[in-house]
Amino acid sequence: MSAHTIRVAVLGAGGRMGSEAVKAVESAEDMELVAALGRSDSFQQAIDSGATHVVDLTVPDATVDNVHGAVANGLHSVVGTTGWDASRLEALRGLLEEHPEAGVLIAPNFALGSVLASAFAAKAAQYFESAEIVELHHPNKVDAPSGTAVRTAELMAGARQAAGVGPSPDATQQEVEGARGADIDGIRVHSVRLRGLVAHQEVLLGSAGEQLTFRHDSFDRASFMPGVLLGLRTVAQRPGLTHGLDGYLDLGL
Ligand SMILES: NC(=O)C1=CN([C@@H]2O[C@H](COP(=O)(O)OP(=O)(O)OC[C@H]3O[C@@H](n4cnc5c(N)ncnc54)[C@H](O)[C@@H]3O)[C@@H](O)[C@H]2O)C=CC1
Ligand SMILES: O=C(O)C1=N[C@H](C(=O)O)C[C@H](O)C1
Repeated sequence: MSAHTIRVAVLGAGGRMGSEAVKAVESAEDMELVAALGRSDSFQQAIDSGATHVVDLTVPDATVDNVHGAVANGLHSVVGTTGWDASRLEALRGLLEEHPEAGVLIAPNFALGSVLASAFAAKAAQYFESAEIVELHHPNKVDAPSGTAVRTAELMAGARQAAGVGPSPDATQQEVEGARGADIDGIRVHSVRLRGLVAHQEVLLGSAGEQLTFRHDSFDRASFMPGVLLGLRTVAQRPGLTHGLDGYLDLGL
């Protein structure tokens, strides 16, 4: 083990993503898995293990305490767990001001193709009259809409607002509750839960006579692991909060 070895504690290690992350870290020559922790373990075990980095792949109810614990103890955090809304991000930024050496990556999606699709969709959204999102996931997912869809909608809405684009046209007057999906900053987001799926998203952009669709499919959780490892290798050089793996990529958009 060299002095530069990244010592990693995986939180949520027994879960679908956590168990993949354990394998990925164990296979990485520049990393050492020092703790693989689950729901019945305490965060103190991550600190006691000598970890320099934590990967949080738990549940929305647990992730805030975990990341605050990591920051307060000078550990860097790579976070894939959903639930990081504006107020949670704000509180985290406040804590990071007291611990300026700590780096945190909150990544709604670690799959490179998904990050690219969301970035392209945000860029394109200002040029179309209508914009909606359909996200499709495995039926064991506990949150809806997906964190990726929420983040994509926020990016698209921000770009449309900056360009002065009005709301998507919609004549609906009568609606069975939920039929038009969730409203995220004015973008309608529709959530499908279907056995056999892993993680999929379509951004639909429409104007008179044409449609542009950005679709990304994760068929296997292996698709997320290069992003997890990139996060672990980069986060210590990026103190403070980075929201989205695109912050570590040179997309030039
Ligand atoms: N950013 C990304 O690319 C991806 C993010 N996710 C997100 O990651 C999270 C986990 O997803 P899955 O692995 O599918 O869920 P999962 O339910 O399979 O795993 C979550 C694990 O966390 C454990 N856990 C709960 N509280 C804990 C605590 N306080 N400390 C340690 N472990 C705790 C649970 O026992 C469970 O084993 C979800 O929020 C999901 O949306 C999932 C896939 C990709
Ligand atoms: O729970 C999942 O599976 C996924 N969660 C993340 C999300 O909510 O966006 C990332 C990916 O979609 C898989």
